[in-house]
Amino acid sequence: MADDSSSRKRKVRGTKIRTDRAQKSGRKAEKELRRKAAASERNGDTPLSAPEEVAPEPFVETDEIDSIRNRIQGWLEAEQPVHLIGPTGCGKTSLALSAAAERGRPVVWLNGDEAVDTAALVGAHAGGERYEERDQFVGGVDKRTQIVRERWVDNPLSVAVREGATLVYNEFSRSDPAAHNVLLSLFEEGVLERPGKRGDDRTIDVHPEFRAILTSNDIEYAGVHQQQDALLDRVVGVHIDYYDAETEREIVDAHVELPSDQIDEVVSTTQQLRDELDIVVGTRAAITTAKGLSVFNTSDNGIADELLADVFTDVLAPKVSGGREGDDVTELKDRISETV
Ligand SMILES: Nc1ncnc2c1ncn2[C@@H]1O[C@H](COP(=O)(O)OP(=O)(O)OP(=O)(O)O)[C@@H](O)[C@H]1O
Repeated sequence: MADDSSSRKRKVRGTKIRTDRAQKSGRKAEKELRRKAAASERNGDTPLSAPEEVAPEPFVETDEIDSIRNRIQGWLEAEQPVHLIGPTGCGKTSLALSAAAERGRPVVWLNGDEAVDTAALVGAHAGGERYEERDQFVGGVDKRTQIVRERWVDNPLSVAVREGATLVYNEFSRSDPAAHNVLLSLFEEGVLERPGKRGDDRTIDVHPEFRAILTSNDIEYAGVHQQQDALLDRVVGVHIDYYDAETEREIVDAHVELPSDQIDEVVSTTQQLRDELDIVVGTRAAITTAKGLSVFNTSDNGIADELLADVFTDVLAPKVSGGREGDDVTELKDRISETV
């Protein structure tokens, strides 16, 4: 990963997650105002000033993040589907969405899941639309013809292929590999087969601007399927790992309002626990811990070790024995207390 923090440039897009209660209630008032604004518009009353749109999640750009994103964008430019692989919570999805957004093309989002099959990707017939034609041309003869027209519904992959969108297929390896047979001809021959459609409609020619970014955890994670070699042979793999301390610090700081010395402490503890524990301690855990401290830590003199250990334990407990109170969680807390 990038090593020279002095040359690091830092841009943040989006805004921090507001944490104090007063600001949270502000959000409720905004929702109420937005509802009233819509109601007044419907009744033709003088329009209330609807609150500004809620800004998107912040996206931190540092040299380290830019260099990975540039690799992704370069492969997309080379018309190669990109497979982003990395541990849970390392930033794959954020990177994929940022690289997709930079293209200036529509983005189609798809989540990998056991239930995803070819139809869920491509589309299916969604029942028939019944029409009745009546013919009373001959007096006294009332001829009725029932016509049932099959209604086809395009699903995300067909939409993305037709519109030249960037498909972001998140955690794609959670889907059954058999569902991905349609990706083989799509990525190789540039044709999307639509099983269930007939004649000319059976295939869609791929829009020249269509691109795909697949993300997944490493194969040993629970709930993921080993994908077929033929598919993996048609994509390029960009492996990413957790960011270095400086970038992770920028990310936590972009999400949560907390004194910078406390952010340093959260990130350095996260990186130590990541090395010491045999569970996943991702960037998301650092952000969640910082959010917890922004509420629980009322002291002006930094973070008490016990509070830091308690908050980290709450954040990481669900990863041990399903979070049920028991030996694993007690042992986890002991390990965390030794580290903080
Ligand atoms: N460059 C970034 N700027 C701001 N926040 C980021 C950035 N990268 C990651 N994050 C934040 O870190 C957390 C984890 O990121 P993300 O969800 O992208 O990871 P992931 O590897 O896709 O996780 P999972 O494997 O669970 O899908 C999220 O809260 C995300 O908002």
